[in-house]
Amino acid sequence: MTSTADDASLDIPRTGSDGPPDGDLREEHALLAEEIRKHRIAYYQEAAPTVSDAEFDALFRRLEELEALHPELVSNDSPTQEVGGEVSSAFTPVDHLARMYSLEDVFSLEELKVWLDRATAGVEQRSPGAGIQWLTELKIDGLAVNLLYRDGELVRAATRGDGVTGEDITHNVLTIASIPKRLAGTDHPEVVEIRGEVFFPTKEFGQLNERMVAAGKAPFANPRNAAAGSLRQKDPAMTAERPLDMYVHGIGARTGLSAETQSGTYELLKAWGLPTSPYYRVLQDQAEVVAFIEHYGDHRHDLLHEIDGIVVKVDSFALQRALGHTSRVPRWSVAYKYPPEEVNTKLLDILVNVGRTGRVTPFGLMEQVKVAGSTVGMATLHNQEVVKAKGVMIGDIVVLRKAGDVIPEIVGPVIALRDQQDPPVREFVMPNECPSCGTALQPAKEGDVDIRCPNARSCPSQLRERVFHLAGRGAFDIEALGWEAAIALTQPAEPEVPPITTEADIFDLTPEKLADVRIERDKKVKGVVTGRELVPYFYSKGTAKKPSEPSATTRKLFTELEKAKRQPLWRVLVALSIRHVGPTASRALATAFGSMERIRAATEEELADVDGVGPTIAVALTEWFAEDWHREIVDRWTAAGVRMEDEVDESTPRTLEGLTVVVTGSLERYNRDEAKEAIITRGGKAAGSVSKNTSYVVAGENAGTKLEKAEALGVAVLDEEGFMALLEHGPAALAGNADGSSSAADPTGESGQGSAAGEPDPSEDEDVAGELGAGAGAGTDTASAARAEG
Ligand SMILES: NC(=O)c1ccc[n+]([C@@H]2O[C@H](COP(=O)([O-])OP(=O)(O)OC[C@H]3O[C@@H](n4cnc5c(N)ncnc54)[C@H](O)[C@@H]3O)[C@@H](O)[C@H]2O)c1
Ligand SMILES: [Zn+2]
Repeated sequence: MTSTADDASLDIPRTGSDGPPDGDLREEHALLAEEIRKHRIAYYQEAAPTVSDAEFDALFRRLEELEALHPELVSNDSPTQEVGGEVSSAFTPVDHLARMYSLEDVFSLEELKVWLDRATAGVEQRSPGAGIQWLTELKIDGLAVNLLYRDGELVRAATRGDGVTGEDITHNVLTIASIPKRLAGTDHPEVVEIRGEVFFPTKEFGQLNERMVAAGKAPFANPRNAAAGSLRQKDPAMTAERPLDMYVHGIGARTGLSAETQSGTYELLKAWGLPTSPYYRVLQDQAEVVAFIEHYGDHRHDLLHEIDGIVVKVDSFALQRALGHTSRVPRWSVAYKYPPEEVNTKLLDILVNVGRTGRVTPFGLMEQVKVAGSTVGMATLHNQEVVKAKGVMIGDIVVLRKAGDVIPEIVGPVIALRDQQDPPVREFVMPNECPSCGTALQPAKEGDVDIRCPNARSCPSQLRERVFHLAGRGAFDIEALGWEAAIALTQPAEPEVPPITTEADIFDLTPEKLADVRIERDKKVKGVVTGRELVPYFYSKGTAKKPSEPSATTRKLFTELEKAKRQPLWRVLVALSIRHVGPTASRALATAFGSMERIRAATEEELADVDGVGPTIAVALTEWFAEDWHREIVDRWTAAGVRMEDEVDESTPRTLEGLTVVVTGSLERYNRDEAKEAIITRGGKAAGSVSKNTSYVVAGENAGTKLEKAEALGVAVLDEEGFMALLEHGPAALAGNADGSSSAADPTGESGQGSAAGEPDPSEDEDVAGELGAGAGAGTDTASAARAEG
């Protein structure tokens, strides 16, 4: 960071000054200072900033730069000379005994190194040979408070304010459970000011905003604002309802305190019952400091609270005193800021997408911005309830968050800017009709949050998503069939009737059928977009000399389609886009039944009984096969040569033909999958739950309720020896002593493995990805069903 004017004592040569500032620079400086003051008021007083921290920081740096080049511009009331934080008239002003400071920021490891070297040189100059120990801490994204204890009694709490005068928030702070009203132990200083950061735990933040919106109030943009808003309530009862917490990170005025280091002080404060952070370290050199920064850069979101950086402090109080302060920041401490994860951008529109199973998902279309290393222009809003809960309107400036590799999220609107938007903001209304096919939308069943386009068969949007899905890595794995090709196959600009109107068509495609497919693309002349044009998609453009022919990708597409026909059964099942039926359930089905024909012929009960399938998926399967056009897909794929059964090893004797076997508890020689495999390859059925139709229950160590049920129903129970005999010779080998094995079972033990049986994977429901969708709801049903089964 560029140095402030006050830094002159650190002997930094100023470079680049180009003479006295001209009028333009003076004006830029004045406008910038004014703007920064305005943002500080919105941020500190109203807990409702209108620009992102990153934008604010950029303005602040620009001001510092101007002042570094033209020190004449620096006045006492410049924002660079003040701790930003006005005192609101809503609170009683109180003076801190010792001043509170802000922190100097650095935004890269290079800048940090410059700072560390400078501080080291500063120490060397004043205390030669002293050496520095670095105290590193998380920079908690909350708000600073100053706690005044007299003889161990909390007598006052205040916000930082402008560093000299803060706001009296004693009553509110008294509602925070982790802050002691009386310090533990004895021998407390007569007076001590303890500084810390009050924060809003990340986990509770989403729920708070939902409550705010439901109560017709503006949601907070982030946990930091939520902490500030909650703590600066006029009614302490309101504060008491918020789950605020605090960590201490400093000390102000004190009488008779023995510690000589900041870290030693933390230990003392901890012994007094004050909340100290578990994360601080005392480090010996710069490399360790950098490693600490990198570590928490990777674990930024595994913490109780948000952080926006790392604070590095000189641990020794003597050296801290030697380095001193500027009017705004200590010279013995610096804040390294991580790259911003939140930016503000305009929400241009809210559109809806119709997914693979017809689910209608609203998503925000935004002015593109760079955040956390990528350019973002769209973010899902999941469903209309989420749009409502977030309180966003079309045309709002919104806070967009992208944490690392996580998908971008619209956090909420910047309410303060709402009135200024042109055109005026408007509410999002969920369409009644499918934007792709015009069919009336409806919930799959009453009370569902999600609404769907029921026109599964010919809704172009759903077909496109299914075609894209069937080509995916987890299904047929047709690399040449990506997103654009899926559009070209199902919704080309020409011809009017697309090459594919149902996925049943896919294996009947021929290169000839793709010759006329054209899509619309930007027309570019010398790299400049001059309009739109129609271009062939699957064929080369062609000239009189060199006629149009299938492109290399198109030829690859047909090679891959041929290969796809030989994929194992489970992949074919995934490719069918049956709700809840993803790779896990598909593998279980393929193993249990071996062929599409047998899966199709199975009853709902038989399907549900398969370990790894369960009732929800069974219903989805039978409902799927009940549709004519679905069966037609299977039939036409079969006719086209898609392999619909897995090869069976004929060498294994089919000793278990007609038997249903349930394995429970853990066996020594087989894991769960191997046991199942052994049953199925011998012609038996491996079921997940015990019923009167069960032929045998194999009970291993810690068998639980399934064993009890078997005993209650009088089903024959085998131990591992018995199981092996059964596999080898069939039921004849066991005649007479089928139940002689309960010794292997521990009736008091809980079954360690039954619970996952039949739980649908919510990710199989196209676009659900872990939210309140129908898939997740169904998952809960099945989970409890599975528990009941033991
Ligand atoms: N968006 C806006 O409009 C707007 C306006 C003003 C300020 N801001 C943001 O506020 C910040 C600047 O404000 P600032 O002056 O509070 O400076 P700062 O947040 O950069 O650093 C100083 C503060 O860090 C806090 N802190 C957290 N953990 C700490 C620790 N372990 N040790 C010491 N201190 C710790 C203290 O409260 C201290 O006062 C910037 O992030 C800026 O982007 C934003
Ligand atoms: Zn539709």
